[in-house]
Amino acid sequence: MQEIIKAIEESARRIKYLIETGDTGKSQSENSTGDTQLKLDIQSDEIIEEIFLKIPSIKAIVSEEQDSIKNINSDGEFLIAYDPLDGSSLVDVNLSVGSIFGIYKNEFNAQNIIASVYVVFGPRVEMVVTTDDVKMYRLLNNEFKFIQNIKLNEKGKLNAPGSTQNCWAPFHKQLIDDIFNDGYRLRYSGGMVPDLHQILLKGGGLFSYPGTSDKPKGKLRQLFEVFPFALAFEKAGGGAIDGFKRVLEVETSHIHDTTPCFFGSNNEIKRVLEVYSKNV
Ligand SMILES: O=P(O)(O)OC[C@H]1O[C@](O)(COP(=O)(O)O)[C@@H](O)[C@@H]1O
Ligand SMILES: [Mg+2]
Ligand SMILES: [Mg+2]
Repeated sequence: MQEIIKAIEESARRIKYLIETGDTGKSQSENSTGDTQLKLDIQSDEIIEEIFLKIPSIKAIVSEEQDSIKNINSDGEFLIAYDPLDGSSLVDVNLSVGSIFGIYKNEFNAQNIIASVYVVFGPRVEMVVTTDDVKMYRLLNNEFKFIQNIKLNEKGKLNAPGSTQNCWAPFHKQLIDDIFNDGYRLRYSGGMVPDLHQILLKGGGLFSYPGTSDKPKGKLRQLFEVFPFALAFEKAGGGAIDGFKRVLEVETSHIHDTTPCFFGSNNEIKRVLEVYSKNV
C-alpha cells in the first residue's frame, strides 16, 4: 500500500505542474459518461496511468476518463479506480480541483474498498489518506508532510447542495430549505473534492447530490468519486448515504454507474434519512 501512496504523491507533484502550466481548452473527445474531456483531463489521466503501470502491487486500474478496466499485473493485490482531475472545468477560473482514488481488493465494488486517497489542488496541495482513520498531509518543499487526523463533529454548519435545483423533488427542496432556515451557510464551489474537504476540515455539515428528474441516479460516479469519499466520511466519524442506506452498500453493475449521494456529519445524515424514508 505504501508504494501506492508514494505513486499518488508523485502524480500529485506532476498534476500540480500541469494545472499551473497546461492548456485549459477542450479536447475533441468525450468520456464514457458523455462529458467532453478537457486536455487537462486526458493529460492527468496519462500521468497517473504512466506512474501506476510501474507498481507491481497493482492488479488493475480503471479511470473515469476510460471505457474499461486495464489489467496490469496478474499477481498484483490492489485494484484502483480514479478520477484524475475532478472539477477540471474550474481550473480556468482558478478554483480548487482534485484527484480521487479508490483502492479495492478482488473486485471493483463498494464492499471491497479498503482505502481511499484524494488530493486537493488549491492555494496549497493537500492529500487525505483513509485507511482505518483519516490522515491529512500537505505538500511542503515538494514532500508530503503529515499535518493532522481528520474527525467530524456530530453536527456542522455548512450546506453544499448539488445539481440543478429545478430538477429537485419537492421534498428534497424542502429539506435543503429547512437546513438553511436552521442557520446553515451555503458552501458550494462545484468541485466535489474542495467542497467535501471543506466539510471534513470545518467539522461537518452536509453535501448532497440527489437523484433528480433529469438524472434519477444522480451525477457522481460510484467507483471514482462516491465510494472513496464515503469511506473517508465514515472513518472520520460521519456518514455517506444514497438517501436510504449507506452508499457503501450500493451495488455496482457497471464501472461508470452513478448514485445519488449525501455526505456529512451524523446529525445531518440522520436528518436526510428521516426525510427520504417518508418520501419513497
Ligand atoms: O455542477 P453540478 O451539477 O452541481 O456538479 C458538480 C459536481 O460535478 C463534478 O464536477 C463532477 O466531476 P468531474 O469534473 O470529474 O466530471 C464534481 O466535482 C462536482 O461535485
Ligand atoms: Mg469527478
Ligand atoms: Mg474528472
